[in-house]
Amino acid sequence: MKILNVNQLRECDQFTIKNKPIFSINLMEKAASESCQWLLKNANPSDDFIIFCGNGNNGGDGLALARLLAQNNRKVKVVVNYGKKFSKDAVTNLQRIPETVPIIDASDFTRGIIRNSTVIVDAIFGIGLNKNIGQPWENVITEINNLSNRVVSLDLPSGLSPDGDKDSSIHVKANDTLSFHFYKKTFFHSETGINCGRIHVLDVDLSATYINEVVVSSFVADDAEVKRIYKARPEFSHKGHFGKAVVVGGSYGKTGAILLAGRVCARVGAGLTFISAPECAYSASLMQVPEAMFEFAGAREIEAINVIEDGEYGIGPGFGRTETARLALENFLRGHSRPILLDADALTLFSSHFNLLSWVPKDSILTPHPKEFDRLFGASPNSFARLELAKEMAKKHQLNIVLKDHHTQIVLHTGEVYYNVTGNSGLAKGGSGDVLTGIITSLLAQKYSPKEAAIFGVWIHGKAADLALKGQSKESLLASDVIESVGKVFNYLSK
Ligand SMILES: NC(=O)C1=CN([C@@H]2O[C@H](COP(=O)(O)OP(=O)(O)OC[C@H]3O[C@@H](n4cnc5c(N)ncnc54)[C@H](O)[C@@H]3O)[C@@H](O)[C@H]2O)[C@H](O)CC1
Ligand SMILES: [K+]
Repeated sequence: MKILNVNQLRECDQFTIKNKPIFSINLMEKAASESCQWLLKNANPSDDFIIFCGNGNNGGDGLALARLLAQNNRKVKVVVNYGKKFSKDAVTNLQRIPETVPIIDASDFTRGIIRNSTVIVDAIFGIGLNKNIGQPWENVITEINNLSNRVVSLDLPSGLSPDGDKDSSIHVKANDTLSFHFYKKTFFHSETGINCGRIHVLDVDLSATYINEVVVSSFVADDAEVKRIYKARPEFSHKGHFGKAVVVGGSYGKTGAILLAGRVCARVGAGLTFISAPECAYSASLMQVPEAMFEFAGAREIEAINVIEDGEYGIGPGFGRTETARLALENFLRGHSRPILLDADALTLFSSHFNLLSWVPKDSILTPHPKEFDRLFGASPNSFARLELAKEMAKKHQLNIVLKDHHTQIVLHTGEVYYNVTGNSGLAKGGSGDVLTGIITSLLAQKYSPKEAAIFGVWIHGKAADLALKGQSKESLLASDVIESVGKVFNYLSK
């Protein structure tokens, strides 16, 4: 799904109004009616509502919502700012408020009017916020954030900007955000996403023509995207159709990492899986991944990486950071021209020997977590800046960078970014990255392009972790549980 920036979001509204055509007041009604349906379904039957309405169209949505909730016999109050002019559609909806709905001026608001059962609806600012929030809303937002009531924001939490670049210093902290028609970039970055709660995208019937034609560089890797990538396994096939995956790593004391990568590689469907590791990993490999072939790469550390003809390589889990390991990596890179995946220790080796990067085949995939990325390319003040730097580096070095995060960003050398939406905090543990390496390597072996392998691989990893939670908790989830759930992921896809 495309992610539009703030200017495109506005343009999409205007295009819809002009070309569908639809009156802007009716578009607002649609947004309010979808929000009303959501609240009726998701709030408790005994809950009452207080809706904080700004003076722009986000406030207009809130005022229309108040009328619709009242028509559904729900108790509702609204808070507005009479000290400022309302937008045209907000005025219309203010006039349509039934007499049974109390209207309170924001400067008279006190928290005393809020009961435990009150759901707070935030319709103060939407995508139109263009400076720091002034009074009376700053005081109101501080009060809202101090209450323990459920807070539902319309379109986005007031005070945040869709692109994450013009946030007010004060903003609402929501439990749920009802976003109109699109995801917004700000939902996916840790600094701002933490204030958005659960995201629900409501269909408000914006122009399909505009959406099809608008050119964007950011996307959500949603189910539809992934189903386009997934190639069902044909029945008339043999192991030669599904390629050779080679995972390389596992020095003494870190053999588990490469065994996890090898095990998942086989589970994801590579025709043949090779574990290229030092001898110290041999017997564990035989016991734990009997399906894989073992390639001796040294005694206690990686000394040389054997070339497997037509093999697709994932290098890094437990690779080690010694000079011997570095030389082995450099020698391999000098002789290899197809895209590979590099992770963990292999990436750390690059930070001290940046010139190694020039040997990495074009279109390869790097999978750093934020610290590895910072070590490699320099520190950034926040995740928005880190993403910009990743885009620059991906383009400069013609590589794809998988920035691992709660919403991992797949940054392609073409300038496109895909945000992943599967996964949970159970993955925030040692071993998770090794599993991701194995998954992506297996997909490369099965002739998914590096772009497809990175997007699909990150999605599979998160989805397997989500499905594994049925029998585990986020605390107890192990990387091995993620591997065992891979089967459920493919069953989900082929349904
Ligand atoms: N996307 C859709 O399909 C629909 C969206 N709608 C809603 O409209 C808002 C955007 O409305 P807009 O009037 O442009 O902006 P806001 O409501 O966010 O309010 C901004 C409003 O206030 C002024 N302003 C901006 N910053 C400040 C500030 N810091 N202090 C005071 N005043 C400020 C600004 O000039 C505007 O007038 C969108 O998010 C949706 O909720 C429609 O309902 C149609 C469907
Ligand atoms: K809002």
